[in-house]
Amino acid sequence: MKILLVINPISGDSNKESLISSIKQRTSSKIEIFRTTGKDDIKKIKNLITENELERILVAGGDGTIKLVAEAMEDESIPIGILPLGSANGLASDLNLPLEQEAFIKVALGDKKKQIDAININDQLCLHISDLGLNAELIKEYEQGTFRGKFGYALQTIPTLFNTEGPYDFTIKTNDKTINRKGIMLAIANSKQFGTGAVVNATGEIDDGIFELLLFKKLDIFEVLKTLKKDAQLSPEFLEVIPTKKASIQTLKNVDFQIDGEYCKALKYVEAEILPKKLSVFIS
Ligand SMILES: Nc1ncnc2c1ncn2[C@@H]1O[C@H](COP(=O)(O)OP(=O)(O)OP(=O)(O)O)[C@@H](O)[C@H]1O
Repeated sequence: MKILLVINPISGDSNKESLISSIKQRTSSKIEIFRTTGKDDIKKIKNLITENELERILVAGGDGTIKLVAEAMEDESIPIGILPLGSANGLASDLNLPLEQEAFIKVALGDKKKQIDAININDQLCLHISDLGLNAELIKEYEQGTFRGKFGYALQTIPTLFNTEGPYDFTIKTNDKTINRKGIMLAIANSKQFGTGAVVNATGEIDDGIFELLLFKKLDIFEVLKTLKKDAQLSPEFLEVIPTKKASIQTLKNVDFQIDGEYCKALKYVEAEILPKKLSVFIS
């Protein structure tokens, strides 16, 4: 049995080559290394999964890289060891994984695993959190900007807040009802927090078979600051939480949209459905 190590060379700000020797020192298993190129990565990872008998896949990158691997796996369930080396590492924060290199390598090569849900959103896989509106606008600007990492992300915040196209009109259908709401952003959350660490869904669990729709009604700096705390109790005037297994969302005009920190093109209609226990990941 081999280990597949998938490295995203551009994620975050870090050089990941020193990882390889650290991992080799900690395991006697043979390691197959794949460096992503940004082109046909899913197909190439899929081939490596088919050609090799794998005990686990280690992923060095951010949420987007974990997603490439999850998509390449289809119905197989090879456990994933997360080496959180993206700019935000939302999934790793949600799983309380350590962010220090030796510590996260130890967890990724360990035995303790957890099965986590994912969400199918317009036939794309969401592992962590997706949204329509303000945060997606921010990610779009960041991806077009020249600065990477958290610094680049922070730099984009101020112009985006001033130029936002919101508020937006959302028609939200869940199993039992249809509601109309106005808001600056609507998140579809499998996790408790955004990649930046903002806790917006404190009672949400990543393995409970449901996801939460989070409707942010207005920009309120006091409430935003509260999200820095793990047990943040947010005001219902700021945030409405709708737990569900399935939903559709219709908007009046095109709204920017992102999944797991990756900008997708603006749209007016989204369908989301929980995929219970979709992935197996190593935890501490
Ligand atoms: N060699 C590469 N060159 C350009 N893009 C790449 C390369 N490898 C992977 N990618 C792209 O990187 C994205 C995934 O990045 P990921 O979310 O893991 O990191 P990140 O945290 O967003 O890091 P950063 O913000 O620095 O990009 C995917 O869109 C993938 O197609």
